[in-house]
Amino acid sequence: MRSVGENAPVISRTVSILGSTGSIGTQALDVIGRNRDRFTVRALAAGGNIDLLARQAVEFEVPFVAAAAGSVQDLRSALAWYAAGAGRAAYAPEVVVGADAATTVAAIGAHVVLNGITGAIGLRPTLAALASGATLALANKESLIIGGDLVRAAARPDQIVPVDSEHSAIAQSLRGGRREEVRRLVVTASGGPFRGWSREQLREVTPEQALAHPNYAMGKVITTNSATLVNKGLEVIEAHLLFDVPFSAIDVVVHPQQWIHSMVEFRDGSTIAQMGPPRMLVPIALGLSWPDRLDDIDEPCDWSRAQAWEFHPLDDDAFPAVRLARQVGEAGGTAPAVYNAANEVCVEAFHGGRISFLDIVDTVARVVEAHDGSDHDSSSVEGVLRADTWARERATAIVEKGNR
Ligand SMILES: NC(=O)C1=CN([C@@H]2O[C@H](COP(=O)(O)OP(=O)(O)OC[C@H]3O[C@@H](n4cnc5c(N)ncnc54)[C@H](OP(=O)(O)O)[C@@H]3O)[C@@H](O)[C@H]2O)C=CC1
Ligand SMILES: CC(=O)[C@@H](O)[C@H](O)COP(=O)(O)O
Ligand SMILES: [Mn+2]
Repeated sequence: MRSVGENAPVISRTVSILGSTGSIGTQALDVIGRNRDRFTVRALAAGGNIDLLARQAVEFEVPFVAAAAGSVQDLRSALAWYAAGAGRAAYAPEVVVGADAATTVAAIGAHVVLNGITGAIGLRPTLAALASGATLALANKESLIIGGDLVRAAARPDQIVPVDSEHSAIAQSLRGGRREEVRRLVVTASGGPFRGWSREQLREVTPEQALAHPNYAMGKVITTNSATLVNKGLEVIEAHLLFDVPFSAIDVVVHPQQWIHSMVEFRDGSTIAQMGPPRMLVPIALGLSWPDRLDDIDEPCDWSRAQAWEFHPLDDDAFPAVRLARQVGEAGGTAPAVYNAANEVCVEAFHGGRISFLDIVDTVARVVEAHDGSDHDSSSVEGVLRADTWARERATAIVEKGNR
């Protein structure tokens, strides 16, 4: 047994990062950059930010580089430019460009694949990573939520390590007891920038206001989802799928400071909470190194400073997204995929000035209501993606009609 403070011997892992240019991806590279003896980057995949992708690839001398948009020529010349600048002119990685590029590199094999892509497009990369046998460090919650049983069936036990902060907290807290001793999961929520607002006040919300998350700097979609509480709805479904706990035993509590990342209540009345600063470094690092912890990833709590942490019940009337998510989660099948796809369309429409803030969840609810689960098949990727497409078309039609 190792003594207190003594870390595991260094065993280097290969890591592929999907969505390397985003909030999760850049923080993952920060963690890896500080732990170069523990990790080697095998592949990077991004969307259209070729410039940053090339810089990252040169910095970490990555052998496989993938982009969803742009051209092979653009990516190669960006790589050559940064390689020359870094005095590594001989660096010539394999390059993949196209809509399926992330799926291709997810399949090439690595100890860990971190999926930090946003949205339902993460589904095929998630399945490819699982099929490759890699540990899947999962930030892209959407792929699990829409894939549901399909993704669960593709994963061997413990192959998915949650990176989402709440689920990482639950996974860490679960180390404090046996599965059969668990009574409830308690997922914390910031409440978003509009915590305490009435529906009336929410009518005039602007995209700029919705992007002002109280604690985290994240991508546009998840930040908007935090403001509508759709993110918390998705996270309730995610918790159900990851930890196999019924929806009736998953609570949400608003904790604006977000130092408690989530909790597990046990049968004897004891609750274990995981806490730390509201930042993603620890969940990301754990995703890469699970079950081991790395040294000095973030600051610990400072108990010498006076501080107050608050807890409030969720206001389901002003923010009906969690209630709706529970409904689609209970329905199962393709209902969660429909909820997510309609939301992705509405978030885009809100930022494009085509619908109001309240229209986002109202439209998602209308699409969910119109969905007939028997028309769609959740047992294949194609079936899930057909439901996703159906929901996008339906949501788009509602948006175009002015939400009448
Ligand atoms: N950010 C956070 O703190 C947290 C995020 N999450 C989850 O993690 C995921 C990522 O979120 P976040 O990092 O904030 O999002 P960002 O918008 O910051 O980043 C998204 C990333 O996905 C890339 N991307 C987009 N399309 C493709 C594609 N077709 N193929 C490959 N890559 C693509 C983008 O590339 P490019 O920029 O080059 O176009 C970018 O690197 C989401 O599912 C989110 O819910 C969960 C908890 C916390
Ligand atoms: C950091 C993280 O995991 C995000 O999902 C974050 O928790 C958003 O918080 P809220 O959705 O509670 O605002
Ligand atoms: Mn989260």
